[in-house]
Amino acid sequence: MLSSRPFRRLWTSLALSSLGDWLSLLALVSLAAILTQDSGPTAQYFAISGVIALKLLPAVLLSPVADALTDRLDRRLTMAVATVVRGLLYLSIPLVGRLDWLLIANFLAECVALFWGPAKDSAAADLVPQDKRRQADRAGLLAAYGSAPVAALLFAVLSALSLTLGGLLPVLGATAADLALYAGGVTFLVAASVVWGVPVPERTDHDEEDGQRSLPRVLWDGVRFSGTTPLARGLLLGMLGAFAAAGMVVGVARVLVAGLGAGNAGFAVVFGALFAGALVGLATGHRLVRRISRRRLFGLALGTSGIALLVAGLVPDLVLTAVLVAVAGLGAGAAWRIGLTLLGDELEEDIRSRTFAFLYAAAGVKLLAAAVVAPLLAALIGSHTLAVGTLAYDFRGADGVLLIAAVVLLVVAFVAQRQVDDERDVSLLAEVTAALRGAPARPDPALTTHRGLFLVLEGGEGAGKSTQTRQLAIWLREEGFDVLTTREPGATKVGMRLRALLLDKENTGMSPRAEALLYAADRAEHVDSVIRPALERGAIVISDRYVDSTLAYQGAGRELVGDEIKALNGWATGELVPDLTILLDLPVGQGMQRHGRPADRLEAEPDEFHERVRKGFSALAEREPERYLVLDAQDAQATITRAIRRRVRPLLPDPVPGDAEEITGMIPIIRD
Ligand SMILES: Nc1ncnc2c1ncn2[C@@H]1O[C@H](COP(=O)(O)OP(=O)(O)OP(=O)(O)O)[C@@H](O)[C@H]1O
Ligand SMILES: Cc1cn([C@H]2C[C@H](O)[C@@H](COP(=O)(O)O)O2)c(=O)[nH]c1=O
Repeated sequence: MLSSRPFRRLWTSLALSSLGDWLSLLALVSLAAILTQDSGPTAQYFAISGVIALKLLPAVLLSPVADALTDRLDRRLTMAVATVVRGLLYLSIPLVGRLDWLLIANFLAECVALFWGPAKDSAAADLVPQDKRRQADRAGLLAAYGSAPVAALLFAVLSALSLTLGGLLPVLGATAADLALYAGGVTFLVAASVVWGVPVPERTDHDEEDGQRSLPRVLWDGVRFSGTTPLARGLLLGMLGAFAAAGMVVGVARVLVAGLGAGNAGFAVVFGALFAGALVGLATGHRLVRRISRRRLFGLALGTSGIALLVAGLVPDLVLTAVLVAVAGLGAGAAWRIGLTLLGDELEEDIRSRTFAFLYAAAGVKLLAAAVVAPLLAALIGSHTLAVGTLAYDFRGADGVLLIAAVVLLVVAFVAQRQVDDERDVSLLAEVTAALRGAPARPDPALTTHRGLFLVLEGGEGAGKSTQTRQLAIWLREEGFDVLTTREPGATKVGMRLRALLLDKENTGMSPRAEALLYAADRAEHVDSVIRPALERGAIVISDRYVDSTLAYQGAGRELVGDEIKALNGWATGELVPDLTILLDLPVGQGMQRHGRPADRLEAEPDEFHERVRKGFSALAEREPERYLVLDAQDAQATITRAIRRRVRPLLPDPVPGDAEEITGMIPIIRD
């Protein structure tokens, strides 16, 4: 995505604005705590809750109005002006140095941000082609949340510097948060200058699916449309529960570290540990423990986060707290990664984009809402000293909130796990124990024949087999599998010669039996030298055509006896049958139109021949429905891709075999 210069500029500006945003959030929370420190922890909790509430309020109350207004404004100007105004507001806070102005300026900055958001989304939609929108969204999320640990590090350094510089130049450091606020303000000004250089094209009308809907509408749609299956419900519950727990940690972290004798640097460490852990979890989550199925890993990751927070709430030590919070972040990030993957495969096309929009919007709202409630809860719990013999244990409100966040996570993990888990044949404990011992939890049925998975795409001319083979292979490789794509005829050296012979229009008058034998000869070589070795090493083999093509073309098309063709091919392949055959069904004629190239010997056959072939394929699928997936090849490519993924997903080894990624998936098809 970043190789496109306009998008890179927009993304850079987004990353800088997000950095400024996180930096100012940290600085404002810290400043609110500093300005109220003489009034005790309850006042501090209320001030922090107020800061975060005022960050959230404009989006909830005013986003429909702002969205409607932004539609009429120049997007580049709106983004630049909104960013400059936010920068100036943050710069003004340390200069004024009062809590009331801090709250007002913070509120105004969030109101202005409401104009920036839709202008940025709409500009991105016009800068990025439709098929790249998902990557663009991911790049946006990386900028928005990846900047959090960077901001934490910067905040720690600036807080320390603020104290030193404050002595030399009082305006820079009346409090330990001042320099961070100045830096946040300047970051926004730099972001504004970057966004000013984005060549935003003319506005085009996007439909609502493009993400141009207001926050309340996105949330309402999500409540109506998502959670339609137990899996989706469980995943959404778990993922949003993780964000709520993260919000609670953010909400009390400043006062929590103060109770452990630390200041801004300690706050930054805990905050940074949470987000850094979450980012590592997001990047690696689905591969963390290879021997446990992903559905189970989802609940386990959330449960691990809960336990880490539980211990963090009980241990009065800054370093341990930071480590435990990082573990909690790691678990939450891993659960998100697994959840996003499973949701993407589970949901139907029409509700997928709405559900993702809901998830991203609801996550942000939950984070902030939990961060608003958490300090109030901490104030309610108050501080207590528990005497055990001669020992005294100080239990503060912030500790109590960590314990509540832990309980929330553990309950959510339990409920989500029950919704998501489909492997009741092996208990969770048995699977975890087996994983710890490094053994598989259940016998691998494929070991009796071969270890791999054999998938075949079939259909008439131009039905989209090569296109879908490519898409399926890309997805499976991304998931970490060893994948081999191949085709018939012509995947071996011998096969290439046979293909030339079979498809050459000059070869007129070839007898149907000779044709069937040549296809079977190509297949025998193909299975022996390409398919079987790959399956035996555990690869997923995707073949564009196989035995069914001979049954349809030479059997139904050339009117040879089906049982004889079956017997011939059974002998040629050593009875190797695909695990799944995906049949792409397309009306005769449409496929040839799609190609737009001269027809070969088979393609040049009359329509009646191809009609028989089409019926032949359908009859095969009807006879063994459990081994076929029949799809309408007139549907959009992406719809077909998704339907294939949904059908293939349950057949995949879960977890991914340990050695899969070490083996290259790009095995050459033609061998000596
Ligand atoms: N669902 C679809 N809708 C419209 N066009 C498609 C679709 N799927 C593929 N195409 C286009 O149709 C053409 C043929 O696709 P492809 O080569 O994947 O078909 P095929 O089944 O492998 O063909 P053949 O077996 O004849 O080689 C390509 O230009 C491809 O972009
Ligand atoms: C495997 C197989 C193929 N055919 C026909 C079907 C096609 O017309 C060509 C293969 O070309 P393409 O690249 O897939 O378009 O061969 C057949 O008649 N019998 C078979 O067994």
